[in-house]
Amino acid sequence: MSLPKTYSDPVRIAVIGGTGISHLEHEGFTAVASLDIDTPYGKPSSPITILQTAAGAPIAFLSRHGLHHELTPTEVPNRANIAALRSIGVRSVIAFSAVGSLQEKIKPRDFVIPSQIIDRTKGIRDFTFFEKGVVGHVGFADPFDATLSRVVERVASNGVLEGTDVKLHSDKLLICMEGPQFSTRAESNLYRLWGGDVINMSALPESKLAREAELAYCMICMSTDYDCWKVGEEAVTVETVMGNMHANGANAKRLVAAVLQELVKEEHQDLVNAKHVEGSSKFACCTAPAGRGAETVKKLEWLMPGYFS
Ligand SMILES: CSC[C@H]1O[C@H](OP(=O)(O)O)[C@H](O)[C@@H]1O
Ligand SMILES: Nc1ncnc2[nH]cnc12
Repeated sequence: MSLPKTYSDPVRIAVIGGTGISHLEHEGFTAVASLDIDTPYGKPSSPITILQTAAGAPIAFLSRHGLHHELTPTEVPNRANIAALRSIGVRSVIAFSAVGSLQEKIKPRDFVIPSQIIDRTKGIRDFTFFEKGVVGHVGFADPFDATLSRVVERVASNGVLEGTDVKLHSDKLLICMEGPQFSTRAESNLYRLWGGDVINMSALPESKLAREAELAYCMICMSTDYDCWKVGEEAVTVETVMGNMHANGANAKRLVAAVLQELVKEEHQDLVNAKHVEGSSKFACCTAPAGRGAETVKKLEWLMPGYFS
């Protein structure tokens, strides 16, 4: 069945699905539109599906690696993804990611909420909206939205994982590497010495761009393997990642769905509208209006109308 290509109401909450979650089918959600959006930064990874909760609140869903996982982490059009989501009204993002565990106690299939990140990408991805004549520096001391993360933690501890042997670990350190090859054993051990808890290839520049676009952003990670540091364990393979992802996919979708059902409640309206970060990018710009590059101003006007013109 083909869905309508337009949706007129603003949609405030989005899920960015990663490895193993390229659709968000759940009893409580009905797909009501599929949006094919063009941005000044190109097309996003996939059409944006608008789903409705039983209570009628809309949610946007975007598949990070494309509908068939055809985009490598390096190729993901992060600027287009974030710009497209913001253009339909999104102000808060729940990103999902499959991660390797760097700590014994974080077992494959456990969930992890990171609060910090170390950037091990190689500077070959488009990582900012501020460029070519418009200089801006946003704060990134805390790369994930703490309030949004607390809501996820509360939902997870309120019974949604009950009856499973799956745990949720909070306040963890995520290493984001370039890929697509997995790490060497020396790198994996180095990250452990740095205090790294989990590793992926996708959180950056996604979270940086979300910050620049004034979106509240948090990540739900699912551990799928022990990377390659663990003596006596086979080093990570795609087969291991996918195997654990599929085996635990129902729990992952149940957790994401429960978080969404919570966030659409009236009491979280200021949070999902990201009122607490509104205006932060407007005042991050150092370039005087007279000196701003016209091309960049045009793109930024599309992204955040009224801020830089
Ligand atoms: C298939 S293993 C490596 C792949 O898995 C993670 O994807 P995502 O974060 O989109 O769930 C990791 O970041 C890599 O892209
Ligand atoms: N070991 C690993 N390294 C990087 N990204 C991953 N995603 C899932 N497992 C991973």
